[in-house]
Amino acid sequence: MKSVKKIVETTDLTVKFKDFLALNHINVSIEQSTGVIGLIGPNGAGKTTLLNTFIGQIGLFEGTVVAETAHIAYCPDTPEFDPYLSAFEIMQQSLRLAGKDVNAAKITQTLEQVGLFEHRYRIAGNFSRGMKQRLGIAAALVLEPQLLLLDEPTSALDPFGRADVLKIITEVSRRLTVIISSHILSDIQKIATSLIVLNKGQLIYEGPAADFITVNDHMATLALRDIEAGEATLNYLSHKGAEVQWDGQSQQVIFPDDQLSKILQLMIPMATQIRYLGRHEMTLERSFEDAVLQREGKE
Ligand SMILES: Nc1ncnc2c1ncn2[C@@H]1O[C@H](COP(=O)(O)OP(=O)(O)OP(=O)(O)O)[C@@H](O)[C@H]1O
Repeated sequence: MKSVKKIVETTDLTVKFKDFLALNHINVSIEQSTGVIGLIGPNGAGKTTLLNTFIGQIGLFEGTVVAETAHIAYCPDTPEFDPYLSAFEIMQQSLRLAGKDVNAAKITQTLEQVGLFEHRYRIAGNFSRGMKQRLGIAAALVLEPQLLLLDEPTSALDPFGRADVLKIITEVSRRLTVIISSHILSDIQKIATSLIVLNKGQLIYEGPAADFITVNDHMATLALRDIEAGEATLNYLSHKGAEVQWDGQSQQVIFPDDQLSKILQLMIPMATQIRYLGRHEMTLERSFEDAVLQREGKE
């Protein structure tokens, strides 16, 4: 069997700032692969600290981090550049600082990937936040890493800038592993294939995103335009213990999802009256709250 190369492996990784335990016995393993790993947790959970240990920027109190640092590139949350250098010069500088050959074709190609080709000779001091974020990603990408670490890449951006950056990350992740730390859970839910979940310095989950985001309340909602339209359905559901709400615009019924096929049958003749019919999906936000509450209940 072909063995998978690990780029980072932590064993009982513990970081303290004076008496404050920022990371508490963390065991995670990142393999050379493709896809997006979402590193999530509330403010102060230890996300930035964990990323910094991967690149040897923080002293450990206990445990070990084994990392192929030559294959890891990092982009901070608000990348800062010399404001008088052009985007092209910043890319040259990134390669030089990493001791790599300055290859103009590679620079141009990377700037093209992040949508900055047209702006390559403009000075970065005049760039918008979104452009600076894309330039930061490009300056890391040009180093051809196997693992790209992006700390809060979307938190300072407006919805358009965020959408641009998420698209770039998704493209890039077809060729390498990208770890993106964020507390914007809806962004992570859109692009992450795996998750590392931290809370108060503790690891509460590491694994596939799909296994963390689960459907677990087993309920569904039917929203109708008109009460009378769904009378038979509502009568049927009221005998099944459904909860009926009226918000002034539509009749909304929340019912156990094992009744979905029966409701579909009953509603076929009045299909045009349906505003919404569907099973409750869990969001990453809900799953995260549940996981944290469960953990805190145990403590
Ligand atoms: N150099 C430091 N000295 C003292 N405390 C620190 C230092 N760096 C981080 N901390 C503390 O460690 C905890 C974890 O910080 P970290 O920045 O890793 O959290 P985070 O999950 O990235 O949070 P955020 O989402 O707010 O960026 C925080 O309580 C922070 O105040």
